[in-house]
Amino acid sequence: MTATPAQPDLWTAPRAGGAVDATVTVPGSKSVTNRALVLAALASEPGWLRRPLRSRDTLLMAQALRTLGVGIEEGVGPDGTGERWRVIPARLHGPAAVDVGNAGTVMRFLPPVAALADGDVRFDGDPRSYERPLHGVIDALRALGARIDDGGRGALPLTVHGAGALEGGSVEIDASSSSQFVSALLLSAPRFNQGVEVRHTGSRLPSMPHIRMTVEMLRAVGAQVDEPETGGEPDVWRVSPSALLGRDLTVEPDLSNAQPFLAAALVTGGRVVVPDWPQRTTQPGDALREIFTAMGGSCELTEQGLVFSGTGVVHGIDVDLGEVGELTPGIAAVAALADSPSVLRGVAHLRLHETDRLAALTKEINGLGGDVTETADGLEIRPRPLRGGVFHTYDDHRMATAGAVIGLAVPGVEIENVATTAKTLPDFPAMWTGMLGLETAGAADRNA
Ligand SMILES: O=C(O)C1=C[C@@H](OP(=O)(O)O)[C@@H](O)[C@H](O)C1
Ligand SMILES: C=C(OP(=O)(O)O)C(=O)O
Repeated sequence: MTATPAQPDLWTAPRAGGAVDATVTVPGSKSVTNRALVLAALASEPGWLRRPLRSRDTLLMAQALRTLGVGIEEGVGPDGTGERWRVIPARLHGPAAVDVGNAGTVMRFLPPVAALADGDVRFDGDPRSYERPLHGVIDALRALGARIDDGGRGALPLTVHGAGALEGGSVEIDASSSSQFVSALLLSAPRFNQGVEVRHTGSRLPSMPHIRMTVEMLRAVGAQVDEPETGGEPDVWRVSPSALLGRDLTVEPDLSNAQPFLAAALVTGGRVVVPDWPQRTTQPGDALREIFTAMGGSCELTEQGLVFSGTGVVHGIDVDLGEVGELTPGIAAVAALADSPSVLRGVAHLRLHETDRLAALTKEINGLGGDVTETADGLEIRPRPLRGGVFHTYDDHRMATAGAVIGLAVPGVEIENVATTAKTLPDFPAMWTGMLGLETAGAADRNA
């Protein structure tokens, strides 16, 4: 969290006129798109991505890979099959300048790729990116043979002096501040001379589903991965050196971005259908089926997609969100509207996300009259009647969507910088008003 902006750009969150009833088509997963781009760039033949997410984080990833020499052709598939990108791997080279924005996936997944490039690759990003942990990636790459100049900060900005190849081998890291350290090393490892053995030494490891996603996507392009969940040693991942296949991958909808829409069904006692919800997935957002059911909803995975219904009641929840930390802002928003208190645990590492999410949620919900306290590793939320006011977002897309959920039930909630949702969901305001059956302009009028 940083200082509150002086001249906020405000969007009046529309109130729900009644129970929502909508089908919401959610764009592709950020986490899948950015992994797929990296793996396709490292492959030995061209590949396709269908229905990739087009958002700030994924466009930054695509642009960075292009800067390193990779061809990425954006196009549209035949017969309404949606967008598809062709990725054409090439020799990776510097000199190059990579803008990571505030994308964890870009700032962590690309330094290992840069170590494989020939030449210097400079990484820089938004001011917040300087504060986000990167030491795990930097230290590990150095131990594996890379030369990195980070001015001794252990963080951005930095330059990777790519040597065209990386030795690889065994390395220990403490990934308790971000699972992306592990994912970053594994994704590029098939191209390291010796592959990699990553041993996590920290006391806890957040966001395990995202590491599973990395492992499954590596295997899908032909990599050999040994890992704890399929009989390997606890906290150890091994990737063998190998060529990677170019694949034709259809990106699943982003289930974490489905969250505000499911939350809308829950808090209004309505019904939202999300088409193409996968039957099986590594995305953490799949946990919403269980979490939002425990909070009072009900859901069914049908041929149409996920049908999620609110029942008119919203309950508090006591839950460890360590595996699914990115869902915390949206769950906190629902919890603030519930009929009983909630305890959200296991998410201390959210203090180093897009903003300090624990501080930001506490300040903004309390600013509307709520009663939230921060704990060592999460939040305690005691629902109280809320009032309207400005909901600051601190350049955090999930703060903006959390504020919109509260605004469904509380008149006069004004979201500052709703455009920050472009990080992963550029069309959010129009999707939101569309779900409510409102025109975009009408949404503002309705609450004027
Ligand atoms: O690998 C990924 O795609 C992600 C991993 C998680 O990061 P952390 O482990 O840093 O929380 C998650 O919060 C982030 O939104 C996406
Ligand atoms: C933590 C998140 O993003 P990032 O990939 O930047 O870490 C998020 O999307 O909630």
